[in-house]
Amino acid sequence: MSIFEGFKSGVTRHEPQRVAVLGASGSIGTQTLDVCRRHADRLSVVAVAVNDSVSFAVKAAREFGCAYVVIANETHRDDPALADLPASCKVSFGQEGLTRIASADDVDSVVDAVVGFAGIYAGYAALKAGKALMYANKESLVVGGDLLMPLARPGRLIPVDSEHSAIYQCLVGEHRSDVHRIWLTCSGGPFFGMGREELSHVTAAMALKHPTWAMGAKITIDSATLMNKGLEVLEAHHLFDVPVDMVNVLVHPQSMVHSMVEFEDGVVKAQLGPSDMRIPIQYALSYPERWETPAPRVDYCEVPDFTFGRADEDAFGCLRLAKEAGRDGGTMPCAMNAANEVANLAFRQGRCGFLDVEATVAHVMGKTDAVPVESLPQLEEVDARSRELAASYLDGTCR
Ligand SMILES: NC(=O)C1=CN([C@@H]2O[C@H](COP(=O)(O)OP(=O)(O)OC[C@H]3O[C@@H](n4cnc5c(N)ncnc54)[C@H](OP(=O)(O)O)[C@@H]3O)[C@@H](O)[C@H]2O)C=CC1
Ligand SMILES: CC(=O)[C@@H](O)[C@H](O)COP(=O)(O)O
Ligand SMILES: [Mn+2]
Repeated sequence: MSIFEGFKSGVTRHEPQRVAVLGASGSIGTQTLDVCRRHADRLSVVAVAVNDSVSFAVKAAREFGCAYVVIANETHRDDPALADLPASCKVSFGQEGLTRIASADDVDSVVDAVVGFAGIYAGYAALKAGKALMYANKESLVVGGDLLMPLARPGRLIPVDSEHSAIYQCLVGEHRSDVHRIWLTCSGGPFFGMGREELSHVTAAMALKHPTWAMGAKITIDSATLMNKGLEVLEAHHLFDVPVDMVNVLVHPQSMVHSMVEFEDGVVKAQLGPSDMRIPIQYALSYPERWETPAPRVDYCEVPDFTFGRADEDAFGCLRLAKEAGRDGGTMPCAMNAANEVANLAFRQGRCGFLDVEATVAHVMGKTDAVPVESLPQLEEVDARSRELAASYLDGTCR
């Protein structure tokens, strides 16, 4: 299904929408809960899922009166905090639990804000069940876009990632055949302008200081390596049915122009706003309506100059590698993503250097023969094998 078909058909929503928030304890998850609090008349949180943050899930379930809680990490089955859940709230565990709430009859909308490959279970289940899916988990689209997009129904898959929300909004009412190219904006991250020598000395503490966005640790490191932008190029490729090379990365350090679409007639539409993820989260939940903003309004007379520039793919090779993986297609983006997840964590834990992230991704891609994506179990296998390759590469190089 092309996302463009959704614009024609419109959507009807159950009122209040019964929302499942997966990854509820994270950066996107907590901001989603904030949006739900502000619009309690329209949004009812019926389920929350976390990995390890059991106490958080229990507190949220009590606050919102949830019918379901999922703890993805099964080692928490006997956690005493679960005893504080009301008897009416059902608890389940693991991937099975995620899949179950993403497809439950009494859930209308699923916010997939799980980080990493693990987000694919809920995304896949929600699409198969025909739920409205507010998709933050970019990794699963990168890895499994070939599997997921054919399951998406008109107007039922709304991106949450700020750039993709912007592109989506620019495309409402337009036709795929009129799109000339997409300008995907990129802050440049904390190391914008640095060369390889300087990059070889940067630390995780430095990388975790994003200049414009407050986000979870994994995506913040991805922003520093520009892997985030690489993942986003592939995310746009799948969501908007455009070739990888129609997505142009545009460095814009102010992060106020969230992305732009250029049409065949030379017209460019852009979406602007403050760097506050509650805006795209709320748009995904309110679409096709618009509700009162959750963020302070901007006085554009006071905004300093906007600047635009080109990304340096020689210094920040993760962007180049991700695009290569996207051009290769098939299972290559899955291998690339798995290697990045392993190396990103190793860098955060001080087990490797900044440039080793790129080297690990290159190594794993070099050892991968891409084949067409066929199934979730196949992707799980490629993911597991690539993680092993990445871990042993890091063991051998970063002692
Ligand atoms: N943060 C942002 O501003 C943006 C994020 N995104 C994307 O949204 C997704 C979430 O990012 P972000 O909120 O920053 O991440 P966080 O690390 O802040 O939160 C991740 C959430 O996922 C849960 N989680 C972790 N592992 C698993 C698992 N195996 N199964 C189920 N749940 C799990 C965590 O639970 P626990 O607390 O228990 O570990 C937590 O609730 C990512 O894909 C990211 O790329 C996209 C655009 C912007
Ligand atoms: C908020 C959001 O959507 C992030 O993906 C953001 O884009 C990260 O900033 P970078 O542009 O630095 O990757
Ligand atoms: Mn983004």
